[in-house]
Amino acid sequence: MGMNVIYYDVVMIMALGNSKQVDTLDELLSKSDFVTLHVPATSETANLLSAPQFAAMKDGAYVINASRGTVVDIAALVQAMKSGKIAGAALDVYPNEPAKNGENLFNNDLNSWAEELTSLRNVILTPHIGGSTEEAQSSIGVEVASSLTKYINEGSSIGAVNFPEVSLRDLDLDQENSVRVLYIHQNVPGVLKTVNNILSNHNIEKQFTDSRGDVAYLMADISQVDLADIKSLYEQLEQTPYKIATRLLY
Ligand SMILES: NC(=O)c1ccc[n+]([C@@H]2O[C@H](COP(=O)([O-])OP(=O)(O)OC[C@H]3O[C@@H](n4cnc5c(N)ncnc54)[C@H](O)[C@@H]3O)[C@@H](O)[C@H]2O)c1
Ligand SMILES: O=C(O)CC[C@@H](O)C(=O)O
Repeated sequence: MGMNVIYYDVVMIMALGNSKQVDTLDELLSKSDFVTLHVPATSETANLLSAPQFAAMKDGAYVINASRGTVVDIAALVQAMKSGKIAGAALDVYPNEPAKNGENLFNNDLNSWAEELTSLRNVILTPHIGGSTEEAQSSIGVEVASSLTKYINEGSSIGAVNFPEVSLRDLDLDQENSVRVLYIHQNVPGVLKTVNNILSNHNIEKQFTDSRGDVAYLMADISQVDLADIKSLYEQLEQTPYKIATRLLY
């Protein structure tokens, strides 16, 4: 399209083509004619673009958001478009989206600024269809299937949005007498002491634990485990008062 592409991310991302990463969001905003958003909905990205960011953008710049509805403060965007600071916007996602098809569901009861937004002449609004391309659906299918396979075969929960994200480097099932312990438990004090006491007759090669709200997830690779010990290990973990689910991979 003949554009120069710059991008900002909280982590260093390898550049594609001749695009360039910039150090700050402000730098990106001050240099861009079109600003597009590709971040998840988190507490850090809520209203990532709001009145101060629109003020920091070039006069007559455009905003495109097909990521998540909470990332743009749409009331502030409406004001920035009315003043002419922002020349136009294309939005695919909204803080509250209609739960079904039908007329007049996108109204002020759903989002207080809905009628003001839809009355503007310089917006393109689409109903959360950004992912409805063959390529995106294919990638989503591969990503979901790989995530589930990794969880089932290795215990890795990386990418989960409602569960602690835990992973350990590859499981070496060729190594004899090794077991991977996967233990989902209540997020309360004293669990690691109890679990490590159960594991302590073996060699703990590596271990990782994380929590999300009330739930925590521990992964540990232990070696020097006789096959005959596995049932007892499983039963001891299952009998702990904090247990939600236990799996042993071997
Ligand atoms: N409209 C749709 O139909 C549709 C379809 C697919 C995906 N999405 C959404 O689009 C968004 C992006 O998707 P993706 O596949 O590119 O995600 P991704 O996980 O590949 O990339 C997200 C990037 O955002 C970065 N990031 C996180 N917090 C940040 C912050 N505070 N500031 C700057 N960068 C930050 C991450 O480091 C990561 O590189 C997601 O929210 C996704 O759910 C929408
Ligand atoms: O459309 C889909 O199937 C995937 C969902 C995607 O649009 C998203 O918003 O994350």
